[in-house]
Amino acid sequence: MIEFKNVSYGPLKNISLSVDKQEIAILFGPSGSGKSTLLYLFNRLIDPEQGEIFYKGKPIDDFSITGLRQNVGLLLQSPNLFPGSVLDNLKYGPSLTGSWKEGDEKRLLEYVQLPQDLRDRDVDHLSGGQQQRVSLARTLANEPEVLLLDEPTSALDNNTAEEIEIVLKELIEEKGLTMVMVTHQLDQVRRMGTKGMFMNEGTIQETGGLPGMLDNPETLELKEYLEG
Ligand SMILES: Nc1ncnc2c1ncn2[C@@H]1O[C@H](COP(=O)(O)OP(=O)(O)OP(=O)(O)O)[C@@H](O)[C@H]1O
Repeated sequence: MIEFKNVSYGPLKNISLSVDKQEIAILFGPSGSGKSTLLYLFNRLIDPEQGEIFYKGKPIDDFSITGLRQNVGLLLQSPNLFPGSVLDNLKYGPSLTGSWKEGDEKRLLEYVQLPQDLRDRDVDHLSGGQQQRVSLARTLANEPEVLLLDEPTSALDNNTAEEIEIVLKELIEEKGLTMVMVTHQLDQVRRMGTKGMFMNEGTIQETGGLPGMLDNPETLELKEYLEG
């Protein structure tokens, strides 16, 4: 689905990786190792200084930025909703492309397991967990094939974080989504991931199936990181 070939950018050195359809690929590793920078290359928030990125077999810059970002949605750590109601936020993106249909919000609220009566609520009057669900629903409103998640639950308490994880996993099954997620919470790497990419000093130090690579790390760096 997505392939990087010898990509370098800023702190990132010679990154090669692949993410298959319906995989949950997790980028984890120490602070400053380049996880977020790597994530932002997936939907062209930044472009490589060297190397190439392919999306569905084509060079990523063959796609228009708008088209690419509809297909490859991004969810950040903080909800970044704009002032207005839940409905205003959900319909904004699809309205720009004329694809919004009245009633679409019902399905979106269901996907993220929010009650329908929140539809007209001002987003400022929602809890942090509810706001993050609205953000996710807004990203899903564009019908993406890939979701990029930058520490999507780190601002939430443990119970809410696990509820959002369940919503995300169900979306993979229901909609066949592919996900690339940055997190530094090892319990979340274990619960969520199918493929792990351990980052260290701007490189992918080790890649492997999850949870296997956490139980049998191959490199000293990953061993030391896991021992904390
Ligand atoms: N274009 C650039 N040129 C040089 N350095 C950069 C550039 N872009 C980012 N950096 C630096 O690279 C480092 C890696 O940043 P990044 O945010 O990707 O790490 P991270 O692993 O996501 O960290 P954290 O877990 O703390 O969020 C940071 O020190 C950042 O300031």
